[in-house]
Amino acid sequence: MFEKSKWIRLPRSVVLGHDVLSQTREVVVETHLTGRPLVVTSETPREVAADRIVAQFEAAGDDPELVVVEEATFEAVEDVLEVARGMDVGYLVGVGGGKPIDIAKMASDHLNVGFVSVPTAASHDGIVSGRGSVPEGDTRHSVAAAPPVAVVADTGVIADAPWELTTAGCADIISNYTAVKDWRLANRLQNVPYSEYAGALSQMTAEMLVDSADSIKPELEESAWMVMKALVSSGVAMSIAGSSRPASGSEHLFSHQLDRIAPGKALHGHQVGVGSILAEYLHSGEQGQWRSVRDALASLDAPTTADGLGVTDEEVLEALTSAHEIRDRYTILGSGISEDAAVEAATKTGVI
Ligand SMILES: NC(=O)C1=CN([C@@H]2O[C@H](COP(=O)(O)OP(=O)(O)OC[C@H]3O[C@@H](n4cnc5c(N)ncnc54)[C@H](OP(=O)(O)O)[C@@H]3O)[C@@H](O)[C@H]2O)C=CC1
Ligand SMILES: O=C(CO)COP(=O)(O)O
Ligand SMILES: [Zn+2]
Repeated sequence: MFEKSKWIRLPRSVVLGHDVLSQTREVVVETHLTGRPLVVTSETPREVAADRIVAQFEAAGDDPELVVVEEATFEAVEDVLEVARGMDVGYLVGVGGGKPIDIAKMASDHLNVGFVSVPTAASHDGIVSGRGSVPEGDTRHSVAAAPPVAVVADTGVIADAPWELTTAGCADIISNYTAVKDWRLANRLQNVPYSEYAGALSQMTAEMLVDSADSIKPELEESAWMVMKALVSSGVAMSIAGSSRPASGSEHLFSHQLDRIAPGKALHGHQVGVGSILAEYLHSGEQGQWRSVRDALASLDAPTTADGLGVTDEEVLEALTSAHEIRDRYTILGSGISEDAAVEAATKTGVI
């Protein structure tokens, strides 16, 4: 008897383009979100977008609240929940990079209210995904959460953000190549369920971005448009899979471990990009695809070395040899690679 079932949760509206920030309230009304909005943001995104959104809600008499968060931690989610419960919240609006968006996503899931995602940078592919990513002690959780009901991505705001944030988003997309390879490997060796659709979408998104690399340039709104579309597409792949597997493999484990070993040194996207060069080398050896990954990253101004990340060679090696410990996710790292193998991968690829 056929007993399979699947529930794919996707955003209802994705509004992308020039000055769409000014339509935020209109999008909220169109998606039938009601009640008092709680805007969750961080310092810089508050200045570039969240204050303007709050002003829209105030002008409409919606009586909004705003909360500023710093880190993507469970404590920060608790802080947001406390504010939300104190105001009888109607829905949440996450405004900023990956951290405030993840916090708003997880808090809205707890409260069982809707959430709108307003990215201020094209720096990560969690913008539409139904996952939150949270470090805790020695581990890193990929938390199931409802995806945003709507996304409002203003290409003007995003193009004005520092270029390195866009190059980080590009690298987060390029990392899909090795994430999909790891997922297929886990399927073959560990019988981990694999979705052909999600895998193909994730890989195609990376291919399309790399094919367009020549036209992705700083301060160009057209470039913000292209990268945002890729980030949305990658998030949809995660929603189809019901996990972050299509966009997070060994290169992400490496990055998560680097977050613990050398916190605050580099952006998430840049770390996973360098992790991808290493993961590609581990998958297919010296003659494999690692040069293509490195060259694609370099062509988009993303770092390809430990130096470029601002971390030491020792920190790279420690992250690479311990990355398998961070979570129970089978990848090319298996049950861990030796120090010698890590040194070889990192030196042959020029990462150290
Ligand atoms: N849930 C998911 O599926 C995914 C989650 N993630 C998570 O997202 C996070 C990484 O995302 P990332 O965006 O790099 O992290 P942050 O939210 O920390 O943003 C990076 C930096 O960009 C700044 N910033 C954001 N927008 C602007 C702007 N318009 N102008 C100037 N500066 C700006 C932020 O400022 P400030 O310091 O003021 O916030 C911050 O310093 C990680 O926690 C990662 O795990 C990543 C991919 C997928
Ligand atoms: O960053 C992600 C995808 O780009 C997902 O993060 P996790 O590795 O925590 O699932
Ligand atoms: Zn990522």
